[in-house]
Amino acid sequence: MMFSLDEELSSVTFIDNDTSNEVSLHNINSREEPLPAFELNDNLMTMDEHLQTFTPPEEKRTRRRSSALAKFPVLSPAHTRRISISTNSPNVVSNLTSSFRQAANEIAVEEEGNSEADEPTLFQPSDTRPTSVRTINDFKPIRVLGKGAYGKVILVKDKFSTKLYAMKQLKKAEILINDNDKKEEDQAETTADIEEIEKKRQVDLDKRIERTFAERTILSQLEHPNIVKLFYSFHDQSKLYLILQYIPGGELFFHLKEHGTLEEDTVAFYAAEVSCALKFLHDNGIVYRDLKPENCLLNQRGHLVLTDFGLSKKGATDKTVDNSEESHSDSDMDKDDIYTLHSIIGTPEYAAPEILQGLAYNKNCDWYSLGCLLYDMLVGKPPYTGNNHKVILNKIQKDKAGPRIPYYLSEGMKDMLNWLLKKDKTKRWDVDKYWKEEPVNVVQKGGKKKKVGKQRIAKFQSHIIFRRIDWKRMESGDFQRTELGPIVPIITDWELAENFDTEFTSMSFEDHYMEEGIPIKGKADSLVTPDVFKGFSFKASKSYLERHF
Ligand SMILES: Nc1ncnc2c1ncn2[C@@H]1O[C@H](COP(=O)(O)OP(=O)(O)OP(=O)(O)O)[C@@H](O)[C@H]1O
Repeated sequence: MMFSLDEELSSVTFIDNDTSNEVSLHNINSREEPLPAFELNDNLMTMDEHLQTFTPPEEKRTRRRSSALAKFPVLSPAHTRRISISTNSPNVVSNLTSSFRQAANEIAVEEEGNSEADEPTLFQPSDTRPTSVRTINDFKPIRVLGKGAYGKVILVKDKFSTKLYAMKQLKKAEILINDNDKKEEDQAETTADIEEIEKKRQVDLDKRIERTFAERTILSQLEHPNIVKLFYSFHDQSKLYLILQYIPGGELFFHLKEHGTLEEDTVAFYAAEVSCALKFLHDNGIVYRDLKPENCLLNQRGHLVLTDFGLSKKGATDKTVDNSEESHSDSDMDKDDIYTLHSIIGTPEYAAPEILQGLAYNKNCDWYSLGCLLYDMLVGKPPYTGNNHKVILNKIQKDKAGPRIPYYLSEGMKDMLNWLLKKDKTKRWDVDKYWKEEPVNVVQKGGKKKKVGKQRIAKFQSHIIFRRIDWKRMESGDFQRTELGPIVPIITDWELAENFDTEFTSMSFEDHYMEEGIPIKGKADSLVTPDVFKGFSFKASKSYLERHF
């Protein structure tokens, strides 16, 4: 079946299956040969299927949160290597791009020194702005904004400046103790089993601590209009705290619940903003790994801001990564690949198939997740749903032709989804490579076109769905500063957090907010060496703080 031409398709390119060459629709009218078959024909949804598969609008309003509970452990493949984030690296951001290079260099990171107060300091008089490491006593809690795997996110007011922040709390005990440890221990039969479990437990623990530092380290060294800002971090006896920029428009998830699905132009707008953030992260050697509507917040102007960097990872290609623990050098592996190690990675509905399979993956996995996010915004749920990663993986593997794409989407949108949602990462659109550069050399000597396989080589930014996006202004941050997004959140009072779920805003925080004096008891206590969270505290430079308030 051929697709019908419409005016929106005037500049879309598709792969010609016979020659594997790109066919531009600019020229399609003048072609004498038949039009190339559109790859999505096999997986287009019929009206009947659509009615059977999709829930009526009123049901769409109750979306299931793909929460931390849905995160999953993935067993390591036999040959794994471990790439750790060097938290002591003097300059983790070594390779910043475009206009944000300068800005990021200006974010002075103040690592805690010997002066760090491990014990909470006493409340200070309100006319003196603290210059040393902040403590929980500096902030007045207002209401709960959200809840994650290791603790709550609370809207707080700085008692010195009256500024509002989002305080992300992570319970040290939750990081240090894994509930599965006990179960595994009970099942152990021999001493060898116990030793093996002990070894694995130590590796898992290192991993969880490493992730905690990753979020603080990555956020403290990045500055991008579509990425949440970190102003301070500190810890006390029971918790770690990240003091983040408060993003008052709430989760995209919240707005999706209100709207059910979004208009294509709105979806394209968010796709462009997320892509800018992802490209920026990738250029800095960071894989985000947890793209989902809950982690996309809207600011007061309606621009999308990525939050939750707890699963982000510095990649192998970055020079500042400490690769000393690598034990294998499989030459046939893509050098961009990162190898998993008993990782809890992403949320299964949005995770790339290679991650679900526990295989090597690279930054390309984020573009698959972008495909899932777009699908979710357009359809009302991600392409594959299920209670655990095995169910989802089975569905992906069974679907030879790829996910079912609803017939009512524009051809351009179908094309975008098709290329991002390719289960084979080598066939998926390599958006980082084809961001805005000219296509790679497709003309060989003698004028013959070179076969480029089934890879998409058109420029991402030139795709038809982005025809209304001013990439230059968006990439410079000027657009986010001066223009409004398609959904401008209603905010009558920033302290009311009206755009957050009442499930959270009605939660009590009083019992837990100030429990810093309670030391970690029992098992976790024995795991805390004096150094385990040392180096966590941070304060952004004065100029950075001033720039963002
Ligand atoms: N800077 C912020 N401003 C406003 N709300 C925020 C901010 N950061 C997080 N939140 C809210 O808190 C929720 C949980 O935050 P976050 O995802 O960072 O926690 P988490 O523990 O990593 O969660 P998960 O375990 O689900 O990944 C978010 O979904 C969002 O609703």
